[in-house]
Amino acid sequence: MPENKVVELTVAEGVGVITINNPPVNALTLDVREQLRQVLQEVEGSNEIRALVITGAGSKCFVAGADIKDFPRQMENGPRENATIYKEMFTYLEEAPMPIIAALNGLALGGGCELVLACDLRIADELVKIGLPEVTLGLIPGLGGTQRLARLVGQTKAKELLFTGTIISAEEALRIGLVNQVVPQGTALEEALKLARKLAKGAGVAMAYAKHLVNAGSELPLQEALEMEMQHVEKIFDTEDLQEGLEAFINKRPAVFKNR
Ligand SMILES: C/C=C/C(=O)SCCNC(=O)CCNC(=O)[C@H](O)C(C)(C)COP(=O)(O)OP(=O)(O)OC[C@H]1O[C@@H](n2cnc3c(N)ncnc32)[C@H](O)[C@@H]1OP(=O)(O)O
Repeated sequence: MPENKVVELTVAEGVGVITINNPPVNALTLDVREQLRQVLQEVEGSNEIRALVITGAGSKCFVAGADIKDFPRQMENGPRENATIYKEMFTYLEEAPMPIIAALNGLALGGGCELVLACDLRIADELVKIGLPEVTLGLIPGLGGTQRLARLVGQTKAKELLFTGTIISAEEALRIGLVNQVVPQGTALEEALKLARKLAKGAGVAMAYAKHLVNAGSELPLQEALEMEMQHVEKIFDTEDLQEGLEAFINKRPAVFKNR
């Protein structure tokens, strides 16, 4: 058990919850990076977790970005080593066969925003602000922000946000498609948990396939992506879940999906 526990994983009802708790702003320090890597390995090794929620402790910040004061330590071997570790974690989030929801309890800035961009869904408290202010420090996002933001909201809006470093409101983030939902202040985690519990009882194989197809297909020519979709349709016809789903509908009862 690390003496300075800044990242916690709890699991209940098939839902894993990762909480980043590094006051005062949940900045990404070396401890946060290492403990986040550890808990994601636990998630990967778990047979119990069917949906994952990531949130920040407190009501001020989800994650206020990399720990600017800790840069020398984090970057002692250059920015590539630090970024590679985060790239592995964010790639895991994008490839994990389960829905991953960011519950935005507060400011998501810089690396915090980049963590959010690697999740599948984003639910924000109404007072949340989110953005990539790196340019105001003379930096650029180094954890995938230039690429994932442009893919999510389009190049024009992404360039505007990257050039200006503007921190946008939750409502604006909703308007541009950066978040799925804006909820009353202080309820983002509760709403994310409600959704995660529902998804954890859902057809996990179908959701995993849909996630993979959207992520992988977005980088393929359309016809190749359609073929990849059809291959997954053929695979899903061999699953017990599909049989269960059809029988449950016919017999007018809730389906009980076993993720196989
Ligand atoms: C590859 C990734 C790159 C990046 O992520 S670059 C970093 C991107 N993030 C930022 O640029 C955010 C910088 N921080 C801020 O803009 C503000 O802060 C906040 C909006 C987060 C909060 O503002 P307010 O409420 O006025 O509080 P406060 O006095 O500015 O901060 C409280 C304490 O928190 C420290 N702090 C804030 N952000 C960071 C950070 N990103 N890294 C390290 N420390 C941070 C401050 O210094 C201060 O500390 P003390 O009380 O000792 O003066």
